[in-house]
Amino acid sequence: MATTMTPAEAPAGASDSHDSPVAIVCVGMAGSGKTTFMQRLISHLYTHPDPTHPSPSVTKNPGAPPYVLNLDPAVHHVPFDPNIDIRDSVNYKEVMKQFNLGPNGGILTSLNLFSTKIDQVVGLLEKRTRPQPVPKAPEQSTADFMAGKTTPPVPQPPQVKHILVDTPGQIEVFVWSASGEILLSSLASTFPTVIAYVIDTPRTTSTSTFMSNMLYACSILYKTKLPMILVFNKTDAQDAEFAKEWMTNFEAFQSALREEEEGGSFGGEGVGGGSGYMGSLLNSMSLVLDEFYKHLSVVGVSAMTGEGMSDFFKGVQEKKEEFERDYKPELERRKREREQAKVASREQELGKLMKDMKMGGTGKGPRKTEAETVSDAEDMGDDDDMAVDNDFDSDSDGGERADGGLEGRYQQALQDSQGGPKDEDFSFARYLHKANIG
Ligand SMILES: Nc1nc2c(ncn2[C@@H]2O[C@H](COP(=O)(O)OP(=O)(O)OP(=O)(O)O)[C@@H](O)[C@H]2O)c(=O)[nH]1
Repeated sequence: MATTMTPAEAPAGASDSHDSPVAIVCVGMAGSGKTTFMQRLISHLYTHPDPTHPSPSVTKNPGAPPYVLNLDPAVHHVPFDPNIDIRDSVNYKEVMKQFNLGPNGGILTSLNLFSTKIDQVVGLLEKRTRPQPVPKAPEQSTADFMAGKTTPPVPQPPQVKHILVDTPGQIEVFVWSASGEILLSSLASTFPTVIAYVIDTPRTTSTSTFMSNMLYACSILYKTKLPMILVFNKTDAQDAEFAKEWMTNFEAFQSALREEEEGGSFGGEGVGGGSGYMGSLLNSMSLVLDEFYKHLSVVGVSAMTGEGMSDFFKGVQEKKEEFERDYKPELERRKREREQAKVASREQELGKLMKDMKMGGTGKGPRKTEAETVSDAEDMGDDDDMAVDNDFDSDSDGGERADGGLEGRYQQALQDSQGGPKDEDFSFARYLHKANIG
């Protein structure tokens, strides 16, 4: 039976977070069953008004439909109807052709292009996750009123409680790319966000594949810094109890390791194939990962049969509360730090720019008024052309300088400080323009 490992500790004030929306990002190796799992999540949410409850709705009251995003640009067919599909904005095959890229480069560039639209995506999500206004009955005609007819209110789309995100099977392309980080951090700065790491259980029964999967999950947890649920999928084909036991009972893992060693699973004697080396590495790894296991919820599901889905949503609820309690303050602290660093670097750049501009002039005559920022200088230009000419131009007649005057020098200084546009920027901009996505 599927159970979550982390005990549900309901923190103070958690009750009001019960109804707020949560984003679930499905990550997993190719073929682990992410897309099938997504399809199962959607159907579970449609039929279960309380998704943490195993029995579906017995009344006519339907569940709240989720908002679904597909971020896999290379997928041929998705068995559900996503609200936002990366394939509608970016043509993956065209990207590969235009930039002369292979499949992984194509996925990465498509994600980069899509991430330029993240503000619009988050805007849409915010709109749909807000409590919907109570529908107003439309104006009634006098004839209807006299006849005693009532006009039914126009139905509103229900408030979205779950945002589901499907990602490419090439995990590293999503998790380790700048665009993946932009997409995840934009989501996480707006909604509690949980990573569902989907694992192919039948292919994880040996200690070495299990450990490889755990190390991968560990790297994703530390890279994304978001709460994670380990979803052992395909439990109809292989029960996930062994994995839960290995994660909670170190001795059980060791005894499985010994059995495999004795069965010669790690190859023969000699360099690289020595069972001693593999066995002791796996042993040490399981000790190291002990701390990591404590931060996870573990659930066994079958995306095929629907088994374990209510346990998964219990795990989501726990992780959502953990996000609010532990991750959100940390995210906000990092955001503040980034903003402070950005302001500091902008001020430094502006200081440099102003210095360059002052040095670029002839320095003839005293300044009439001191411009402290570029916008000050431009404002002064708007109000009093002569003042600007006197300040920055050598021409006392106020005419245009050969190098384009203040604006020309400002552009030049900006280009110098940023290294100027590169050829790739132009081709990228051309592509955006051509593909109508810029
Ligand atoms: N027995 C069983 N098979 C499953 C289950 N979930 C998925 N599968 C099968 O696993 C295969 C891969 O499933 P997908 O959902 O396409 O996997 P994916 O992770 O989205 O694959 P990529 O798109 O390549 O990343 C398919 O043949 C599914 O039918 C399950 O719960 N049980």
